[in-house]
Amino acid sequence: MEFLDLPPMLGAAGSVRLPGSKSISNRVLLLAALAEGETDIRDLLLSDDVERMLEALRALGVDWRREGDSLNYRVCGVGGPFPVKTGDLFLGNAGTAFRPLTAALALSGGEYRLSGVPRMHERPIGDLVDALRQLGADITCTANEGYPPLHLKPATIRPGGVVRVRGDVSSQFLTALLMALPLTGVETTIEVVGELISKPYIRITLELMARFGVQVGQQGWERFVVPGGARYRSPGTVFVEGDASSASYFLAAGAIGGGPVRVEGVGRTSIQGDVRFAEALEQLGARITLGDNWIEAAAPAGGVLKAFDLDLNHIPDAAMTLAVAALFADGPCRLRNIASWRVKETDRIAAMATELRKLGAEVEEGADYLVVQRPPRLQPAAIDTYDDHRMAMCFSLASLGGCRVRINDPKCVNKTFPGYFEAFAQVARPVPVLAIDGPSASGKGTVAARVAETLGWHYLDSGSLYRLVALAAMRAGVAFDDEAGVAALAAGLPARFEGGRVLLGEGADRDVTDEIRSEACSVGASKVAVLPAVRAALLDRQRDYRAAPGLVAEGRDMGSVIFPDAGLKVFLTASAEARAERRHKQLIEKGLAANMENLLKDLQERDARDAARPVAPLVKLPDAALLDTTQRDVDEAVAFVLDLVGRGGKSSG
Ligand SMILES: Nc1ncnc2c1ncn2[C@@H]1O[C@H](COP(=O)(O)OP(=O)(O)O)[C@@H](O)[C@H]1O
Ligand SMILES: Nc1ccn([C@@H]2O[C@H](COP(=O)(O)OP(=O)(O)O)[C@@H](O)[C@H]2O)c(=O)n1
Repeated sequence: MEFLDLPPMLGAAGSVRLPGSKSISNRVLLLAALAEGETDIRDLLLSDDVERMLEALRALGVDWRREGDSLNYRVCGVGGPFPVKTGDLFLGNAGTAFRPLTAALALSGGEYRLSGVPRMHERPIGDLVDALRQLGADITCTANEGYPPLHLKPATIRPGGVVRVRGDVSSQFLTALLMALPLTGVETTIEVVGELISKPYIRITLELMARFGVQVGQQGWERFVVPGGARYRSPGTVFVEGDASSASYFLAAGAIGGGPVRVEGVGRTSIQGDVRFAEALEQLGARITLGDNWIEAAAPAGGVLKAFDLDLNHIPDAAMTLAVAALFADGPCRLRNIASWRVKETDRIAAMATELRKLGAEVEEGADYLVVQRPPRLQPAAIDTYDDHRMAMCFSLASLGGCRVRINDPKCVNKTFPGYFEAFAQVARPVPVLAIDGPSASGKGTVAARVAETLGWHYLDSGSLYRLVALAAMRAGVAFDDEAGVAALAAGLPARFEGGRVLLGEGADRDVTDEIRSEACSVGASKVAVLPAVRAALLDRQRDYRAAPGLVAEGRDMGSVIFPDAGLKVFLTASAEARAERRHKQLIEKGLAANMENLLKDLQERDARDAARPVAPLVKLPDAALLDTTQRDVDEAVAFVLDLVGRGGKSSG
């Protein structure tokens, strides 16, 4: 399975241009297709769901073209029902294509088959089918009654009078009926049965129908009158707003990660209900500023979001973002009236509860609510995304909690926001890592410790982990070449680093600081470090040292394997003779016996082993600054590295 590892983030600030709204894009495409005249659509969303709609329209005889590589499309309307009278349409997992097309095709007098991905076949459509059957449509659910796939056959449509449709499972059923009924030319009243959910989406539908010339009469949220003789007419040019649901991730990032983060493409004048996500964030204490076409969010004055108890029925999609934002609130948070989550791309209530728990949260899950209580500290987790773009996008925010987050199947964001993770990287600032790699006795430990102290950053001496493993192997009588045996020791190594001391044992009761520096441990470390299973066992443990405000990590593969995304990389080296001399001096000072000739030979052997091993060999990376200290003292080396950090990793030479 593909995955994306997000490092712990320090904070978020900046600005993002939003992709077009999915809800508006697919509605406008259908309306433009059914309308008289040509429609120029600007800033259309390019994503899987929109692709499904475009393909379907082409198959149904609608001529459209994209202007070059732009987001501008021209659609030649057919001025009534679809001209192509047979078709087999695959609509993926695009609810915004499946539901409205079902209604429009049922009233088009042809024979059509509509299907989607397996999850689409688990998402209910019975309420819409029932409503269309009242109008005389001939629709068969070919697998399970009430669910796609569907088989539509020509039938005598009897419009007029009253059609009843349930509004409490998905508002898309009402949207689909509203958009299709003008095809009949007869005044028809729709009566909504049950409490209509997600009302703002109906507002988008009515607003866009009006732009295409059809004014629907409205009595509360219970009755809608589609006028007789109404026809869709192209308004000429339509601009698609930025996606307000997609805006929620960035606004939340600003509220959690300091901010300000600005989204461009939606604002005060937006017709999308999800802009009200900004109001919800405001209730959590976030500082929100609105322009006509932008919204900006920053953290509360006190830094921490307030716990909340909110009815989120009006913003079901953006509300998912609040479930993750709850990890940053100062108490238990309740998300109410979100039953529609259960019939979306996945059962979002169950999925959300499962994944939030992986991060350590306590979650109570109800039929139509969630209660989320954050843990004292988030724990790193691999998040499953259930082929649900919003799961992937909202869990990226957990990385602002200072822990690593792995997003499985990150490409699922293509449904609505193919460039999501690039946009997130534009505003989220990773905890900085300075990776110092180089051969033995080049001065990595000395330089790294001093730089870490000067910057106030954490320090990882990765070599000591391999030394500890070697020590543990010797103690347990496990041979250095017994890969599985040594890896098992490495995985369960009970070690702690405290104030320059290295402590071993369950109760961290044995101080092994000096013991692991012995030549036996040095040789052993170099041998066990060759074993891939040992390196794998130590991978996550090393990554967990990355914490605010920053980390200085030294070893052999800090820049290549452990922190390949480190913004600061140094390759520290010196001639073998200079290094052997330093090691000699170091040992003599410690009162240990040392022989220059043996040291040089041993060091050259270790250099060769480190450089030649197939897994994580020691190499100078192209993006690492070279620091040769053969002719430089410690102060000069430290100054070189600090200067590099000051320049954000760009070496001057
Ligand atoms: N640039 C330098 N010039 C001279 N001696 C150095 C320099 N850098 C480090 N040393 C000394 O060399 C010895 C080995 O350095 P150390 O930091 O332990 O290397 P490493 O971590 O790369 O094995 C230490 O005694 C250290 O004081
Ligand atoms: N990131 C790292 C760090 C150390 N090592 C190995 O672990 C051994 C001990 O590392 P160290 O940094 O304490 O060694 P010295 O450079 O101090 O001799 C080295 O000889 C390397 O073979 C590694 O493979 N990868």
